Amino acid sequence: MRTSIATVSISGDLSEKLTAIAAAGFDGVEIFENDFLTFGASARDVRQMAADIGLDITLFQPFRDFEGLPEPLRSRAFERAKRKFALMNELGTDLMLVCSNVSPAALGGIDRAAADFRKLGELAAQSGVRVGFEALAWGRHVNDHRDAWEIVRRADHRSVGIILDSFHTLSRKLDPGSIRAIPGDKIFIVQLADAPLIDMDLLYWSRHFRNMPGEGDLPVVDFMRAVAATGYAGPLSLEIFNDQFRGGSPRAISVDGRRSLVYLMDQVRRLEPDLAITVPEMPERIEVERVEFVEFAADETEAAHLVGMLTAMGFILIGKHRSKAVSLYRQGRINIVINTENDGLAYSSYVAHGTSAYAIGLKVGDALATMERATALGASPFTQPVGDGELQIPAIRGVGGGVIYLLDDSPELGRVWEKEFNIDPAIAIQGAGLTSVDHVAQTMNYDEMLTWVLFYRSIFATQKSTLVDVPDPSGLVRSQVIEDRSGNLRLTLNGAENGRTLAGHFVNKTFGSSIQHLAFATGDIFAASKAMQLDVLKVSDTYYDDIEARFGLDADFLERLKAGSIFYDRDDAGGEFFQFYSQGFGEGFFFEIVERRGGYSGYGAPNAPFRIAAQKQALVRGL
Ligand SMILES: O=C(O)c1ccc(O)c(O)c1
Ligand SMILES: [Mg+2]
Repeated sequence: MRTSIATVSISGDLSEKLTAIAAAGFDGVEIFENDFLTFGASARDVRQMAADIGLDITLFQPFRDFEGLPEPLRSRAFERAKRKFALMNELGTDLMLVCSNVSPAALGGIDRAAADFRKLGELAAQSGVRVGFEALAWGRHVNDHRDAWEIVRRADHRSVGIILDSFHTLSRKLDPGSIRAIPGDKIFIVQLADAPLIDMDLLYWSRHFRNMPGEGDLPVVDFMRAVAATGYAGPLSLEIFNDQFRGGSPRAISVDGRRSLVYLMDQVRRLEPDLAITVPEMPERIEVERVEFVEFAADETEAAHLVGMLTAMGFILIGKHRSKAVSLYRQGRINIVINTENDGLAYSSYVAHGTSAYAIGLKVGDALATMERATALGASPFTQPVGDGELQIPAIRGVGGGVIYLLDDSPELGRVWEKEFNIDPAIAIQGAGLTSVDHVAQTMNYDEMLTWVLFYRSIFATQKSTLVDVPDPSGLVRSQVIEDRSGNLRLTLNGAENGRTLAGHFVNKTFGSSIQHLAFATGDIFAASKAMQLDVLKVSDTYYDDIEARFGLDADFLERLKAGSIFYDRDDAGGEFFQFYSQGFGEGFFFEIVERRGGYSGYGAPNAPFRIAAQKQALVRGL
């Protein structure tokens, strides 16, 4: 698999872009003409810059408004092309992208366009270069790859081929299966992009909302299966016009890009086992059995506060680490680890972010296989020195520099608690009926959300749901659920766009992204509420009036909800959801207790604005 990315996909000047692209492991780069022109260096210098860091220039683009023009525009277009071919010779690339004409002057007609391309092929051949024709989804006469292919076929010139771009095909819901009819050697390059499903003008959607394959909603896998079936063996090139990416970190976006291509081709290889697809072998996406633990880094004082909250929720200290200042609290299948070491990642995480849930432990079928998949997808392994009798638990870096530990039932990892902790077998946990971690909510800057969507989706067998807008009094927060089919792993990613929202405040004050809340499941919310001594978030009477009106609740039931400050939601199938919250801790961390009944699979989104408003009021009052 040879990979490439268009310079337009990331931010920086041309030199910064090339450096980031090479560092992320791409083999090549598409030079967007504008990036070249505005950089100001000569074509020869750019050629040298790319060569010095091992990048091929796979494509020069775009050449606009060419086919089907009347004279004198037609002759002008050929003159323009000749100039660009000379430039390409200097740049050291042999392929130019010609995108379909959008000019009102264009005349249309397949044979007219084919004749233009045959002549362009002649000129290209004289300069030792090739041209590829791409149908823009909004092209005036040519806006479908099948028409572009017919033109290329009729042009019948070895220097003229087609360029396929997943966005143009999939945004118009064209059947990607039609690509299978194109001979692979006539496909000169393949451009890949995904996008969120938004109903809007095609050009605007394309220029601002594209994202990496796997980050959006388009069937890019089907598209790529069809391309692979043609025998196409050229580079897979990302071309992502995205406002956030243009302003983001070129390195981080490039790394996401590489990951997206590896993940894409891993999926294609599994679906098309007979095709020769060179992507690293790796285990399938990993099924998670449960969130086995969550680990907090804290100092002694804040740990005491945290322990107070845990105790109020019915957690019990069941063991101390054999050699470290680390305690284990448990209830049901929930393990909470509190780390007050003055050393290691927990400590540096505490110093950088304050008290935070910096690590989670996931129970999987095979921790080493998970490591293999994660690292094949470019995740960073995490290790730190371990003491005598301690286990080196396989781990990768996650959101905000936090850690995801991986546990399984292997002889060592399966006994991690007993091995590392002095656990008092006599302790009986009565608890308040909490059974497991329902979900983990991670808060981040909005710009980071796609990175983590791709990270989780590519490594673990999870799906993303549609993005939900959650209104905070100070701005919108975008919430994205990542979950597996069985509900064993549920993550909510919350993206803050400004520092005044509750989520934004948390990100700013804790210096980066991390877990902002943990939700624990119970089978009986009313019993849990009674059994706990937790200081809960108070809910306003207007909320209860509203849900009474919405759902027609009986007075008795409503009183019980009120008594526990419990939020309520119901889905169309009659599934029910109950949730209540702790008061905030530190800069806005909190716990949530939930009960799901009758297959309710949401997260109480209609309640979120009420919850946020109450939390903000509590924050202002200094509670
Ligand atoms: O938006 C455009 O104009 C444009 C240009 C070149 C491309 O390859 C493309 O897919 C879109
Ligand atoms: Mg394109």
